[in-house]
Amino acid sequence: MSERVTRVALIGSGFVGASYAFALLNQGISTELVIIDKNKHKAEGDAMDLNHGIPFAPYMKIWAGDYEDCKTADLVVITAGANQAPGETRMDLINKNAHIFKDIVDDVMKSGFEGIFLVATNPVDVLTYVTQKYSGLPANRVFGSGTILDTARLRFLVGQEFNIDPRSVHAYVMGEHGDTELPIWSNTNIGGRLLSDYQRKEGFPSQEKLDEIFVNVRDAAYQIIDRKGATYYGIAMGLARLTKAILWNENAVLSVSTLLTGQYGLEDVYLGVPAVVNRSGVREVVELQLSEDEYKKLHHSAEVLKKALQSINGI
Ligand SMILES: NC(=O)C1=CN([C@@H]2O[C@H](COP(=O)(O)OP(=O)(O)OC[C@H]3O[C@@H](n4cnc5c(N)ncnc54)[C@H](O)[C@@H]3O)[C@@H](O)[C@H]2O)C=CC1
Ligand SMILES: CC(=O)C(=O)O
Repeated sequence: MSERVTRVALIGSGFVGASYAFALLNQGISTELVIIDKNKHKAEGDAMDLNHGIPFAPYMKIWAGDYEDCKTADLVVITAGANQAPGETRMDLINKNAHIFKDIVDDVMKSGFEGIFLVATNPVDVLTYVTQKYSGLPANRVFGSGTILDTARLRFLVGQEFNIDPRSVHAYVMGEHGDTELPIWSNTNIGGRLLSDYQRKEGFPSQEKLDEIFVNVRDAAYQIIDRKGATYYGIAMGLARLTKAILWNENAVLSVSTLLTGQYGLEDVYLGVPAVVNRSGVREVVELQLSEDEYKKLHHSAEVLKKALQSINGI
């Protein structure tokens, strides 16, 4: 890691935010972390608790702060807002969460912030779009966690099916982080061997098995929320991975929610696609060769997101 000071400002220290802070500390990704929450006591409690772990981790300066602390932040990560109740969709959160974003983004920008926004609050694709509009920052510097978590879930479940380490499974979920997302089976490879090659030569896995895997990816949040009320460790680690790609200027290809400007035949919509992430934010979108069916499903997902955006006034 470089010796320079890097500052992450976290806005929203709930289940997701606090888990992200814990992941950042354990992995030694940033030298500074300021925690901001409308519940200042919660932010202070988290900062104290995390600081007591510093003797066992790479050093990081951690404190509960205010929006002025965003002025010199390299990265602002937003995890503030309501989460889903059992049975609620991510889109159901649109009205609860869209209105708090105007104030949050305005307050960050008033500080003189010149860094990158990374959004995780749901519905993440819609709120990332809103963040870019409210901030007026170039689109490469405003992106969302998108389908990074769905992609991780897919890699994990495919890895289990093949009894292969998920890190050797190369696969993406694209589109909305939500009910219209889609798996890109056409490009999936396990250790370099295409999934379609396994199916052709070994008759494995069946399409039914792949469909079952995808349903478990798409519905994972519902399954976890039913069991414990919220999801947070997976996304926290995804956000930490993205933070590292940004602060360490990695040029890593990760699936994020970014503004499409013609790629995949889509414009003026934020949705999950593989993209090169580095110190400048999203360097470029990676355009995969999709099957006809995948292309159609991606366009359907984009339509749903555009309609959702139209339902928010004042953007
Ligand atoms: N993108 C993804 O893959 C995932 C996104 N999420 C989303 O993350 C968001 C947060 O979820 P949780 O942490 O479980 O919720 P939570 O309720 O535990 O935490 C939310 C935090 O935001 C704070 N907050 C609310 N309004 C605020 C404001 N105006 N300014 C500053 N802080 C404010 C609250 O005080 C609270 O500490 C939800 O929208 C959830 O759906 C959750 C999991 C995965
Ligand atoms: C809550 C959520 O968005 C997820 O776990 O995917």
